[in-house]
Amino acid sequence: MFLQLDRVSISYGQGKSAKLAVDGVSLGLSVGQIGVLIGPSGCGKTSLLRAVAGLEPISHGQVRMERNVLSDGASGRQVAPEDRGIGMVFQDYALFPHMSVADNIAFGIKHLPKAERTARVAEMLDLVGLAHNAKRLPHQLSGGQQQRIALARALARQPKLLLLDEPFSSLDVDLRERLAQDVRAILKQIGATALFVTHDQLEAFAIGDAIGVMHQGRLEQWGDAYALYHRPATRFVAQFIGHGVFTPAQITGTPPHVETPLGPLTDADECPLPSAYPGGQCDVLLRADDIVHDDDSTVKAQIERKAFRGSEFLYTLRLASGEQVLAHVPSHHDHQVGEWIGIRPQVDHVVTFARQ
Ligand SMILES: Nc1ncnc2c1ncn2[C@@H]1O[C@H](COP(=O)(O)OP(=O)(O)OP(=O)(O)O)[C@@H](O)[C@H]1O
Repeated sequence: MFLQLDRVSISYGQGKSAKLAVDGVSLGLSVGQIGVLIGPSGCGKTSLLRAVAGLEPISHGQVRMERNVLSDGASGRQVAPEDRGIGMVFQDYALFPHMSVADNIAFGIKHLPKAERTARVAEMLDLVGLAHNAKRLPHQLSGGQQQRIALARALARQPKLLLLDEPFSSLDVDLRERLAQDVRAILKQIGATALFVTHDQLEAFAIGDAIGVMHQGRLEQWGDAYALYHRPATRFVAQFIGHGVFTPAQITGTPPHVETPLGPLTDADECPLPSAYPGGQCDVLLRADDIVHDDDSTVKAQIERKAFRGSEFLYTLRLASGEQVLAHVPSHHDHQVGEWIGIRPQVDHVVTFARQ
């Protein structure tokens, strides 16, 4: 691994008032890989990013890059931030308002001979698609363009690793996902290794090769978007990523048969055996796209709420047995709140958890 975090913990404060903000996080990034840390406010993602940058000491574990130890909890040894070869991009861009776009990008490479510096700035302007804006001032550009300059400025120094802390959070939601895709393309073009922090899952999906879901200082899962969505490792990940509910289920027999309030689930091959849970009783995750609207189904549910999402509605439904489920339904099926509609489960990946 190019970057390796090995059981990293970070505490703030001393003695009795010490607070564990990051708790034993391990993860690895290979060269050219883009990792994303996602999680609710206060889960420790910024602390972890700052520790990689060398801005926060770690209390346990190690941060290594290219096998060099950058931070060591046991000895307290830390390589200084400026000696790590790491670049950072922040939420607020931190551009110099009185300097042109080109001068902002050149700022961190003043040590280079002039010709080389000019060539590097031109290369970076091309890379982020702002070559025709070189002489303008930052405030004359849009938020998305300013964030590209901040990216160009960080990349101009040719860091071994780029860290980005909520780089798009001050931008419009629509722009965020698009810019995330653009930034991914830019980073891939130059083979950069990067670690992002965000709380926006669409942004994380758009940019990350590997995504880590953090909760209360712990890394609950580290994997690609598909795995997080379809094979969440914990209840927290299942709830944090995508829309879904847990519903009680009974597993019986071999191969397993899974009975739910919506009837039996097919494709239960990967489901654990009944012995995995007391009496075979567990909770099963039902995603909104696991529930299909079907007028012919004998299972009926009443629409409690509906949210228009363009191509589809997200319906919140209540079964006669009292269970709540969510369903994505094509938006030409425009039913009214209070109406009963037929539904059936169509679950590709049966995800189960201990009953709560
Ligand atoms: N300098 C500090 N001193 C004391 N506690 C801190 C400090 N920085 C962060 N914390 C605490 O550590 C925990 C993790 O904070 P952190 O900023 O890493 O979380 P986060 O996931 O990045 O949150 P957000 O998305 O809101 O930025 C929080 O409880 C926070 O209050």
